[in-house]
Amino acid sequence: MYPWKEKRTFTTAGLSLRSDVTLGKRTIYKKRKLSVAGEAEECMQSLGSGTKDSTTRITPPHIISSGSVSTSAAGLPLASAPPKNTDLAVTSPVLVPQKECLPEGMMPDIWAQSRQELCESFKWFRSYHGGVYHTQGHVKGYLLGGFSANRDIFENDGKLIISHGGGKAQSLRFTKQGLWTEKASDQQEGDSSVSSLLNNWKEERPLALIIDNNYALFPWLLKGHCSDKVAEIGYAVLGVYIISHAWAERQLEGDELVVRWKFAFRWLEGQPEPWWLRGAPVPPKPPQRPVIIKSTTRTGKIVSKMKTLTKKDMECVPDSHSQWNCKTCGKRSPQLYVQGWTCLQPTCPDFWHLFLDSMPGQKDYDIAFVKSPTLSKIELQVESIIPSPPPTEGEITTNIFAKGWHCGGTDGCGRLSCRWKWEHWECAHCGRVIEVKGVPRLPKEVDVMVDKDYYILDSSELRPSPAFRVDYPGGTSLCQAFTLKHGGVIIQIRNKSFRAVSEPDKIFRLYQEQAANGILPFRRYPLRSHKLKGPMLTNYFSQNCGQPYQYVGGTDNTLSWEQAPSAVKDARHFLQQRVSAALNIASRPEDHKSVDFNEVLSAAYMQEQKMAFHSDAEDGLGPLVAGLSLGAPAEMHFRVHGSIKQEGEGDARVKKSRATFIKFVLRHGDILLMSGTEVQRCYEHAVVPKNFRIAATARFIKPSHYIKSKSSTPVVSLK
Ligand SMILES: O=C(O)CCC(=O)C(=O)O
Repeated sequence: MYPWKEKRTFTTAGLSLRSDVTLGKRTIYKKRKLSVAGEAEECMQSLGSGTKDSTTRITPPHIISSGSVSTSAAGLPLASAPPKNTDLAVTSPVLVPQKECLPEGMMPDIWAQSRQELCESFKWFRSYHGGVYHTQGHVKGYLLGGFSANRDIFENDGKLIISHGGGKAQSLRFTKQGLWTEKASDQQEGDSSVSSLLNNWKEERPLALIIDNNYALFPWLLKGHCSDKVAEIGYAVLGVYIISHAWAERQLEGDELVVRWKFAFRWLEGQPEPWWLRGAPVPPKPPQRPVIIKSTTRTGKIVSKMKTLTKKDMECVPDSHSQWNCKTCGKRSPQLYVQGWTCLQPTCPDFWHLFLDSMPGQKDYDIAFVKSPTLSKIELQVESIIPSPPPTEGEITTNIFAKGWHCGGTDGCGRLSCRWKWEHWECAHCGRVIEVKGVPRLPKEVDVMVDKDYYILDSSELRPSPAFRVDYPGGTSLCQAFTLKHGGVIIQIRNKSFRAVSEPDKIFRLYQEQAANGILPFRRYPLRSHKLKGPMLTNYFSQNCGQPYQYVGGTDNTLSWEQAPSAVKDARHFLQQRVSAALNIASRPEDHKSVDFNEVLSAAYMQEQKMAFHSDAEDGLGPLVAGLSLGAPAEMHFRVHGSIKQEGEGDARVKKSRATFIKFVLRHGDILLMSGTEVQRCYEHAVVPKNFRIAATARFIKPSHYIKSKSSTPVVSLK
């Protein structure tokens, strides 16, 4: 539903990387271009053929149950040499197995396309980078991603999931050279993710499990049909689970053995039936208990090293699955594998000793363990994981209005969407709209005490010129200039209005009214340089008027001056007047053109939103960039641009020299004027408002410079 198109050509979406082979070193693979549009088309076709008759039962074409992860099961070519050791946790990227799209009627209750949608809208998972979301020592959400390790399983129709949790797993790195696999390393019990998972296990705290579209063990492709449209599902919430077992294993990583923690997640009964079983054609087949009493080592040697358990070793625990005490360390471990029992405490000398020569395979889980019932008897207070409806009234600029929402209820499609339009909540899949009602906020309601007008880093040697006063019919400005070391001047024009309702008050109100009724289309546009799955929207709303400006919104979203809302025109007029007076333009006719601003970028920040470091390094940009601040105070940080060589570069001082060297405090009605193209070439600025704020930044851009084909160049980067 987003009107803009993702222009990134390389994404992990649709490329699943599975690991059957370890080469014992970093392995490089070529980048592939993937056509998302092409995939959608494929999905449409297969949905068309597979769902004509809704009574037809479709068998999931590729169910990786109980570890059928061999290459032949996947039916796919490996990208490199065959496995040397079957225990190795995956390093060789292969294309995702040909699974089928979700059958008609099967859709997750909660799903998202992008990582940002998931993290902004689903409070059980707020981790942008890791797979384990934990706060205060407990895990709230766990993401099952593309890398499955050996003995990771999706069993009992997904009601038992075993996964290697807690970071330090094998991972992929995208670099300029291509795709790299990074080796796994030892996980310690004290690692924050592992210890939080262990806390959940010990305290029987439930958590939400989420899969992404690279999770190889899920039987279906995460692509469905909903509201007459193909749903590209990047993430789907499975439901609430509880960790029934946690244990450490040894895993071969190249030539080394590393400790990896495994967690068994069991479905918590009392929830509605899992969405992937509703109307599901044929559930994944349960595994047959393998009859293995001997196994083969890598070198072909037959081993039959089974620990003989005495009655004394054994002790039954109420989870219906047997656990035994280790004679050496005295601690309990369950019997998980048919090969026999081994101590699963990584600090014990007997840890994993039974399996050192012969690792249990994917199918070697003890059937009694796998089939032990889901946890219905444990009484747990589980708050619903279905997000509440979004807020619609009150102080509509607080941070809860700036995040995301769930298109839930009987009319909903289940999608999590960011708040990407100012005027209302809108589902990015089905287009459903939820109105937001509120009255415009007054500047005094969002004001915050700030003690200074600017803060200068002592070492910057920057000294402001003496302040001078400029009078207007409705007030006065106090102006102060700061000459920068690498060129350019910044002038702070502080507003001292004396009217009860000043010009900035009126403009602030008009902006809010026109944004609320959609005349002013404030949007969060997608950044093009980021590493997350799906679009990543800016952390502020913006809209460009006048001359096209190659900012995040791209030039295509610019409104002409004929279409421009009056709030923006008024802001431009105010800026022109005040800047002309501050620069005493009347006495310098040659400078008239620079204050003849022909472009205004308006930005609106809800509570806690901000703009990252960037420069307005636009071709054809005139020497003046003037910004009017409305609403809450903001700090505007300046630092030297990375391309400018600094004294002491190459030593530890470099970091220091890239730090903010001056920070201006911008209050309601203030203007910050950047004069000279060097300010954009040699410096970067960032804005951190203290509360709800609107800014109108005006420039002059040479009309001849605009060439439509250049419209996609981004100038902003995420920090
Ligand atoms: O919010 C502001 O005052 C500054 C906006 C800005 O940095 C820009 O438009 O480049």
